[in-house]
Amino acid sequence: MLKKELQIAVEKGVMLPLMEEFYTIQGEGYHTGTAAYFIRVGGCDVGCHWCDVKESWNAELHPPTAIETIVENAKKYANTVVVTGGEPLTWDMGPLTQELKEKDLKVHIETSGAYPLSGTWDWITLSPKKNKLPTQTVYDNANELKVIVYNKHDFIFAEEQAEKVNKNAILFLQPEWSKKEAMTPLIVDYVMNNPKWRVSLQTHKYLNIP
Ligand SMILES: C[S@@+](CC[C@H](N)C(=O)[O-])C[C@H]1O[C@@H](n2cnc3c(N)ncnc32)[C@H](O)[C@@H]1O
Ligand SMILES: Nc1nc2[nH]cc(C(=O)O)c2c(=O)[nH]1
Ligand code: SF4
Ligand SMILES: [Mg+2]
Repeated sequence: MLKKELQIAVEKGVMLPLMEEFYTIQGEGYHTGTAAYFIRVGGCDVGCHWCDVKESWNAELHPPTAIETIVENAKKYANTVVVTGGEPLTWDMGPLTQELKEKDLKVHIETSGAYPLSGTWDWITLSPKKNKLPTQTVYDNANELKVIVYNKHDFIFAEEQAEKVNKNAILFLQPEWSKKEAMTPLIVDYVMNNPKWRVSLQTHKYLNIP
C-alpha cells in the first residue's frame, strides 16, 4: 500500500500500528491471574516519566497492521483479548473491537482515558494520568480505576479520580514498579484504613512473564 493509503486506513481504525502481541496472564487489576491475549498498539503522547513501555510511544516505529490479521492471531489463543499500548484510544477502536466481538472474544482495554472512548468493550480499565486527565466518556464507562502510586501525593490524586469515576467502578492502587519497596507498604496501610480501595500488583513482573 502507498504511504497515503496506509495513513487513511490507520485514521479509520482498519489498520493499527502494532507493536507486539503476546499470550500471557493478566498481571494487574481485577482480572489478575487469568489468561489473555495482549495486543499492544503503538502511539502515546501522555508522557508518564515512569512508563514501562516507552518504546510504544512513537507510532511511526510500529508497522500499520490490518485488524483482520490481528484478530486471526488472537482467536487462536484465549477467549479474552486485552488491548493496550501505547494509548489505544489514540485510534478509533470501533473496527478492531467489532471484529473481535464477531469472533465471540471478550474484549478488554487498558487505557489512560486521555482520548474519548471508541469501540465496544467487555471491560474497561482506566489508569488516569495527571498530565492528561481522562475524558468524561471513559470516567462514565470504566469498570475499574487503577491509580499508579509513585509517591505519597498520589493518594490524594487517587481520591480525586475516585470522585470522578462512575460509582460501580472497582478501585485499585498499584505501586509504580521502581518505587514498589517504598510505596507497597504505604498502599497496604492505606487500603486497610480505606477499604473501598484494593491492592493491585504487577504480578507478571514477579512471575517473569510478559
Ligand atoms: C503501559 S500502560 C498502556 C495503556 C495506557 N496507556 C495506560 O496508561 O493505561 C498499561 C498499564 O501499565 C501501567 N504502568 C505503566 N508503567 C508502570 C510502572 N512503571 N509501574 C506500574 N504500573 C505501570 C499503566 O498505568 C497502565 O495501567
Ligand atoms: N501480563 C501483563 N499484564 C498486563 N496488564 C496490563 C498490562 C499492560 O501493559 O497494559 C500488562 C502487561 O504488559 N503484561
Ligand atoms: S499513558 Fe500509558 S503508555 Fe502512555 S506514557 Fe503513560 S503509562 Fe505509558
Ligand atoms: Mg505492561
